[in-house]
Amino acid sequence: MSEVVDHLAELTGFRDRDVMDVTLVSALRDLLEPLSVAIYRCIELGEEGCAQSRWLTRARLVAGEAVATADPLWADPSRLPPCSDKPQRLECMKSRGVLQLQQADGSWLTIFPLATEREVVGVLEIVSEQRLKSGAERMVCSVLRIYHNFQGLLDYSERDTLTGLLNRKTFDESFLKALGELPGSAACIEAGDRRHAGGARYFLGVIDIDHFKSVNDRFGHLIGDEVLLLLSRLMRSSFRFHDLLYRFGGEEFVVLMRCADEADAAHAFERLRHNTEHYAFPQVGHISVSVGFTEVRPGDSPAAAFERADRAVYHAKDAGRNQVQSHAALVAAGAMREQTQLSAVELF
Ligand SMILES: Nc1nc2c(ncn2[C@@H]2O[C@H](COP(=O)(O)OP(=O)(O)OP(=O)(O)O)[C@@H](O)[C@H]2O)c(=O)[nH]1
Repeated sequence: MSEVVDHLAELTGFRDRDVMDVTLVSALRDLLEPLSVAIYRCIELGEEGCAQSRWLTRARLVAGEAVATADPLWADPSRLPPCSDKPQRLECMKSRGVLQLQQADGSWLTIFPLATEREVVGVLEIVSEQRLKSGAERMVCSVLRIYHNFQGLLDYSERDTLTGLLNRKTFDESFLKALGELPGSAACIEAGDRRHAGGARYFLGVIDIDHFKSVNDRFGHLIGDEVLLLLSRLMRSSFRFHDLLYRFGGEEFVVLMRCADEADAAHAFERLRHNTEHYAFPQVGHISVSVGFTEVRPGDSPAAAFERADRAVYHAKDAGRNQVQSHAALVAAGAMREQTQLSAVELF
């Protein structure tokens, strides 16, 4: 019993979800000594209307191995195994119940659904030599309830209540984490550039709904809120699952994305612009967004990068709205000057 409590104390001691998932599989490995224990998350690729789903391994521990493995968050999603390969996991998610079956090699597979406040997002899978006893199954369910409640608390403090996107509070931390992955950063040099062989590049985009005031004025704030909610869904389906999506408040949204180059980033923002323009919003009809984006540079601050992207949004508004503008392209074309002065916010 005290062993379980110790593991729970450890599990709820982290705010980082990656660490929490690794801690959860480590705890269950220690408590049950199974052949393997793993957390798989079902992710929708969702790009360009393609509704294919894949399994992302969040954490997996095999008997005899000291360290858990996981897919990197920016893994190429097309290389992940399709969800249809594991119908039992899908069945467990659908039924929201525990599934237990014996495999061809005689081992036992027990699958538990993993849910957030909003939806079932994946499964916890335990492979054991013997069938998991009902007491052990109940213990795992209880641990998962605590894990679920704790994730709910994290969501509450990190997410915007209307759209479920990340809120502004968490932006600086993620931005600085991304900064640490840029080639040449202190963290990168310390890690001997091993994790960053591909040369990570990050782009920050600011998305602003055009003439949103008139949506509120004509249809009221409730319909206005619905537009914000639907736009957040369009964002989820337009960007990759590992891109970080924020609502900064009001009708201003931010995306922090990892991708290969400026052209890829421009393509992703253009996809959102296009999807928004062609979406029929109930009652309101068609709206558009203006987008500005910039590359995150070594030594950047969140405020400086945001300001560059925001200036590109203003340019998009001035140039007629419903368009994507790159800060770098605007500077190169002489349409905008590189801001070298620190803003007042950064100075104080
Ligand atoms: N419904 C709703 N409206 C909001 C919310 N937050 C801010 N707004 C409204 O968003 C509108 C923003 O309008 P402006 O910044 O003037 O810009 P705009 O009308 O979108 O025009 P442009 O950006 O120049 O295209 C204001 O009417 C705000 O009241 C919210 O949470 N819900």
